[in-house]
Amino acid sequence: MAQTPVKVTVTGAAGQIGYALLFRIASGQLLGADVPVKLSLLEIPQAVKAAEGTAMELDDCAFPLLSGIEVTDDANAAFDGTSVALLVGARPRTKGMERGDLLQANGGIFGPQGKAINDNAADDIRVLVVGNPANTNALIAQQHAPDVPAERFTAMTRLDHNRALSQLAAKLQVPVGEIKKMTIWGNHSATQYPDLFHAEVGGKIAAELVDEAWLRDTFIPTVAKRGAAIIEARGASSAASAANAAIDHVFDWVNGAEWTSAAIPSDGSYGVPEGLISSFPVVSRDGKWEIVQGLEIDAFSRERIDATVRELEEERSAVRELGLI
Ligand SMILES: NC(=O)c1ccc[n+]([C@@H]2O[C@H](COP(=O)([O-])OP(=O)(O)OC[C@H]3O[C@@H](n4cnc5c(N)ncnc54)[C@H](O)[C@@H]3O)[C@@H](O)[C@H]2O)c1
Ligand SMILES: O=C(O)C[C@H](O)C(=O)O
Repeated sequence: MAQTPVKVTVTGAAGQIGYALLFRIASGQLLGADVPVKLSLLEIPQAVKAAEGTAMELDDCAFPLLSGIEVTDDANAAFDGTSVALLVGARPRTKGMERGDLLQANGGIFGPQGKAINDNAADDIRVLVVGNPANTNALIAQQHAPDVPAERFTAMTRLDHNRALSQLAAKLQVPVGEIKKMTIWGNHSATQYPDLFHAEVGGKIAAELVDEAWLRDTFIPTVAKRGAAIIEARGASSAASAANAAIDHVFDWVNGAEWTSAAIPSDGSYGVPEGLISSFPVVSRDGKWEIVQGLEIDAFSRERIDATVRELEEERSAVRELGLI
């Protein structure tokens, strides 16, 4: 018997990430090449027409796995029965802004969407927040969804992870696939900490294969500030690479994965206060993210993990003050 289609909701469907994401979902890259999907596109009223245009194009691809598309500006309808929610819809930053500057502008979107997920989504709902500031927006959505298990709310640091892989591969002149155990810690922001002390290349610790000055003064800032560099170069924030990372995150979450990075609710591991949605080294087992345990954290890494976690705590305090949680 044919499998029942899985409903996937994408917010901000008429935006640039949406345009890079939807066709890949419909082609089977999000959940697997044998899993039929039903797409729900949520937009603000002014952008519904544009989203309908994207839906027409999706139709025109005649994807065998795409069993239906709905376009709506009603969050309750968009999340009704959904199993995967990709919360992309939010304003991107422009030149000169930090992602934290978007807290007030975008924070207001995620409470109501969290509530709509709580009230309407399927029991197996998984949420990935892409819209910035992603970690804290995920926290806001989660806090409005008390009936959904907290660990189903995650935020995207897979783009940072992929950027770190690519920068290191170029430095060492090795294929990306030879690098294992890369980790992004903390916030999807300029304070994030891409960690080479646990990453391995050909069985050797990556930090020992590069000089410390490159690691400290080139690698870490290049990865952490790559979003701003893309905005500077394109005049718009990253879209195709962000969509690609969202696909990687959800595919791995559903289908299992070895060591990667994802922002998930902290259980207190590595001194990250419980409940903050922070990036960790994770594996995916039986449809759940698990934090890799037992890593030695030296003083260099400790200082950087503490700094990015401090920023997450400050963002949480700021959204509390704004009454968003
Ligand atoms: N986490 C990451 O790694 C990462 C990477 C790239 C971009 N981003 C973020 O993703 C977000 C989207 O980026 P983009 O380039 O697609 O922006 P965009 O401006 O092209 O598209 C955003 C879309 O969201 C829609 N939208 C706004 N409010 C909405 C709401 N309440 N409900 C539904 N839709 C809504 C807008 O109408 C628009 O179509 C931005 O916040 C950006 O900073 C995150
Ligand atoms: O940097 C941004 O504002 C967009 C996105 O978060 C990115 O990392 O490319």
